[in-house]
Amino acid sequence: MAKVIAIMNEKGGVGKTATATTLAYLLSQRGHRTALIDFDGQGHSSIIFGVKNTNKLEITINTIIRKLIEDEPLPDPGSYILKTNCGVDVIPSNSQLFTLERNLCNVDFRERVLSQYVDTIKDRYEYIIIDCMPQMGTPMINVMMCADSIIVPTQAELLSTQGLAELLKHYHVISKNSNHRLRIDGILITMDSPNTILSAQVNQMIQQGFAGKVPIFETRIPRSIKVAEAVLYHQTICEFLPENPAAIAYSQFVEELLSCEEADGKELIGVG
Ligand SMILES: Nc1ncnc2c1ncn2[C@@H]1O[C@H](COP(=O)(O)OP(=O)(O)OP(=O)(O)O)[C@@H](O)[C@H]1O
Repeated sequence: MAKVIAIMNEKGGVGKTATATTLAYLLSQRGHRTALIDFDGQGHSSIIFGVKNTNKLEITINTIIRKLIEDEPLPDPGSYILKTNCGVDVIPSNSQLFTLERNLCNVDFRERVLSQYVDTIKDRYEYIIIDCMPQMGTPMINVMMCADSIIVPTQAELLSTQGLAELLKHYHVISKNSNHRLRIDGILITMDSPNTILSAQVNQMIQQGFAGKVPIFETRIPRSIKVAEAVLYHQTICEFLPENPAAIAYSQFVEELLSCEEADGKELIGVG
């Protein structure tokens, strides 16, 4: 059964897609069966994994959710899951997903539609990564209902930290009342410019505001123009330039994530 990890922050442009795609890539490179659900109408994850024009896609995550809402049979996964060269399976998205909030508004159990879908593919994978859209609302509640954990990329700038409190509020309500498995793996600081006053101040603010309440990854992803350049080649930074400091940091971040998972697993065995 897959672990479902949502990459979430309601603030836009904080590195959600860069983190989701690179994490999926690195997990796959380590031999884990990994899928990525592009849950953002911008379709940027789909593009990074090779889709040239997302609006030409016949079946996307939006099609699947509409079929679930209308109680129609789901298409065969082979007809829409994109098999990439790097080993990640991608459930793509396009701008039709922008209608999702509206499409869900009169649906019974509307917070559980994505869970219904994820349950149908969960036993095929070890990890399912969800690249989320940059706003809270019913689609994001759907993600929190089906995820096992959340990673919160946060750009090392003041405004990027302001959505965190809102996200945490939703997290507390959902993890307490509905999805007891849900946890926060950690806040990941992205686009960091080490040795700047801004970076030090934002770090201090995050430590003061969240340390002890939410884990904060020790690894920080430095800013590098090469991360954006890699997108032009439909690649993650780790495939495009593995020696780039941002690529090295992403690899360290995955090590950190997996070692926390291992420690948690041991703790649970200890408790049992
Ligand atoms: N470490 C980095 N260094 C420099 N640029 C980066 C880095 N990470 C991401 N970027 C660039 O910053 C921009 C925003 O990143 P990204 O798309 O990953 O953020 P996002 O949170 O998914 O955005 P949105 O909310 O719009 O979906 C992109 O152009 C991306 O290539």
